[in-house]
Amino acid sequence: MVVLSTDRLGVRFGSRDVLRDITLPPCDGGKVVAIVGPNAAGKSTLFRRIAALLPGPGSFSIRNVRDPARAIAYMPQDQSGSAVLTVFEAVLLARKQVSGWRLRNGDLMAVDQTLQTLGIDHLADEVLSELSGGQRQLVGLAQCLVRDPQVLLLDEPTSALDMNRQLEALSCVRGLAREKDMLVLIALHDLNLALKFADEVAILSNGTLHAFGPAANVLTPDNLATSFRVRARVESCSRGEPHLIVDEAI
Ligand SMILES: Nc1ncnc2c1ncn2[C@@H]1O[C@H](COP(=O)(O)OP(=O)(O)OP(=O)(O)O)[C@@H](O)[C@H]1O
Repeated sequence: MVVLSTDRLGVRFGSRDVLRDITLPPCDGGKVVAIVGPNAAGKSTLFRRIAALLPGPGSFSIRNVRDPARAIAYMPQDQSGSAVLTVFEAVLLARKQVSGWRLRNGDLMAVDQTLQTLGIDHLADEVLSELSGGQRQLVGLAQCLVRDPQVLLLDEPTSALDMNRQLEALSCVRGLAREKDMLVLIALHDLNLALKFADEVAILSNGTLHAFGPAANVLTPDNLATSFRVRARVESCSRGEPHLIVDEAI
């Protein structure tokens, strides 16, 4: 099973340490880890560091990798793009970028299946530039999933989705994580989605790791006050599920 470890990971822009000493406990395949934190806490920077798009101090390792070229898939926050490609072509291109340029039947089937899994197969022949923001976001997710990665880095993948599609997309990602032993790191601003879908939660604050652990242990009133500057509480709803209620900004 894939295992991601980080050791005092950091990123420096100019003279500024934007990310410092991020040492996460080893994260195993099959799990969903939510990375949460206020604006500018360093969530996207952490993802770009793990995706090897940024240099910096510290190190990370991924154990039990099948194929280094396709071990990690990273979905950035910004899904804007002006490529004149259909949805099918864009997802196929994403797959071919990591699996060699010779087209195989399995590639076409994988694209079809990914679009179906995310409920966007009806968009296959649409041109990317004519999609809505939410549709574009689902295509971005499809471009990651079709690569069959062992570690999936999703930077706010549901921010443009309606409530139904948020739940559908996150259920799908969690199901694939379990089925394929894939590790998913997912930046989320909606902490109720983190409570619902994440096995563990990491709170980043000012570029450092403020807390890590099961959601119930980490999303405490104290941590939420210190990191997010809100007065909030987790209550059990009428279905017995934990629900975060934010009372006020402080
Ligand atoms: N290329 C860059 N050059 C200089 N500073 C940068 C660069 N990219 C990001 N930063 C800074 O790094 C800090 C962390 O940014 P980052 O995008 O990682 O935050 P975030 O937690 O993802 O925020 P948000 O929730 O708003 O998306 C910010 O202060 C930002 O200004």
